[in-house]
Amino acid sequence: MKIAISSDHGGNNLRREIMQLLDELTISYEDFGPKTDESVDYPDYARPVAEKVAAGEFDRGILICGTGIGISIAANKFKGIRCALVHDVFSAKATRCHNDSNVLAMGERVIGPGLAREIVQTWLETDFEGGRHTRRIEKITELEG
Ligand SMILES: O=C[C@H](O)[C@H](O)[C@H](O)COP(=O)(O)O
Repeated sequence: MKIAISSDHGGNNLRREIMQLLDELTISYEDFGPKTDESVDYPDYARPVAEKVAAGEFDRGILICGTGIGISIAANKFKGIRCALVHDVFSAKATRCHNDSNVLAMGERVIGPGLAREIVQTWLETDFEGGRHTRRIEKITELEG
């Protein structure tokens, strides 16, 4: 599995923590920044991850901002992206089983690194269930026009 990851300035610390987790899990990833701690605009950092996941260049994406809200809203503007904003382990599992989410968003100002690590690991290890959920995903795709 290949992951694309980025954040805004509000998510830099948690992004570094999650990259460390991915190293520990020997999961390959590409870091789309930002490279400094300067204030940046989260849509600029949602874009490369969302575009590359939508294009199939990466299997999944992970996005982090202060709340996770802005960066998830931005990512969900891209066709083919199902970005889930998750701050608990139950939802991390459910959004993979039911929504086949291909991008995970979290807020560094909302949760601590320990919980974020558990969320990421659960989200990466949980498979889509298919069945009735496939029909619903297809209906989401129809909404994209
Ligand atoms: O949804 C938006 C994110 O939480 C941003 O990280 C946040 O708005 C950035 O705020 P500030 O520019 O005050 O650091």
